Amino acid sequence: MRIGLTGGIASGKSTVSNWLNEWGYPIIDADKIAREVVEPGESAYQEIVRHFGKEILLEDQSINRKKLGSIIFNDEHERKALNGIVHPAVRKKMLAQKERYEASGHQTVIFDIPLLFESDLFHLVDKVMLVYVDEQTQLERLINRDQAGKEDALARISSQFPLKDKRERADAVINNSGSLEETASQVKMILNQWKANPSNL
Ligand SMILES: CC(C)(COP(=O)(O)OP(=O)(O)OC[C@H]1O[C@@H](n2cnc3c(N)ncnc32)[C@H](O)[C@@H]1O)[C@@H](O)C(=O)NCCC(=O)NCCS
Ligand SMILES: Nc1ncnc2c1ncn2[C@@H]1O[C@H](COP(=O)(O)OP(=O)(O)OP(=O)(O)O)[C@@H](O)[C@H]1O
Repeated sequence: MRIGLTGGIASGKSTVSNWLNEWGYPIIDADKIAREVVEPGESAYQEIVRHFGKEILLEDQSINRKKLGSIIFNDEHERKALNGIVHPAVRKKMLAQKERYEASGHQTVIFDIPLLFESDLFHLVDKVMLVYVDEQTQLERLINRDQAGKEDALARISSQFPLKDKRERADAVINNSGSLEETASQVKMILNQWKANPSNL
């Protein structure tokens, strides 16, 4: 079974994904892959420098993610340009990882993809698990985690589909507005319901 794990920025996807990893599920992590494909030497890196200019590089020639973020989270046109460069490379790597996991006999594979709906990637998975928080909690956790200003945090949140719209489209909604223990037990319950086994026997 292929499970899509999604949510909004700072809704708690990585928190859930870390548990799933501890419980033995193989994880395909779109954010991690998106970092790999923009390392110097990769073709997406070259395209980004061509489009955004050398101003978005750090001294060691790697991408200044803070600077690139401040551009793309405040400008839809530039965001689409970056997505157009990075997403095809991410999709390719995700599919290659999926092939490897399934070939080695894993019964369940988790696709941890923040933009599962925005990027029309839900057809890759059989079930969608959404990590949900209310808007106020999302904003507070984002500001606390990233030491971000309120304006900045709101710009990031509004660059994604609203979480309450994603709720309508998910097969299971995990409410992560409460304690971590409550969240973990909801996740376990859903995995049981779906008979999603981590083993690769
Ligand atoms: C803009 C970048 C450089 C900012 O890097 P930074 O280290 O600050 O953030 P990080 O990559 O850890 O992303 C944090 C969260 O931001 C959100 N986010 C990232 N990119 C986007 C995007 N293009 N649109 C909407 N939300 C996004 C996601 O919820 C993600 O989990 C980086 O996010 C990026 O390269 N984004 C484009 C690739 C992408 O879409 N990645 C998301 C999944 S494929
Ligand atoms: N139930 C909870 N109670 C308190 N804090 C939480 C809870 N769940 C997550 N957090 C905290 O909220 C922040 C956001 O969580 P996390 O990083 O898992 O979100 P995410 O959805 O992976 O974010 P991103 O899309 O930016 O990668 C983190 O600082 C995390 O420690």
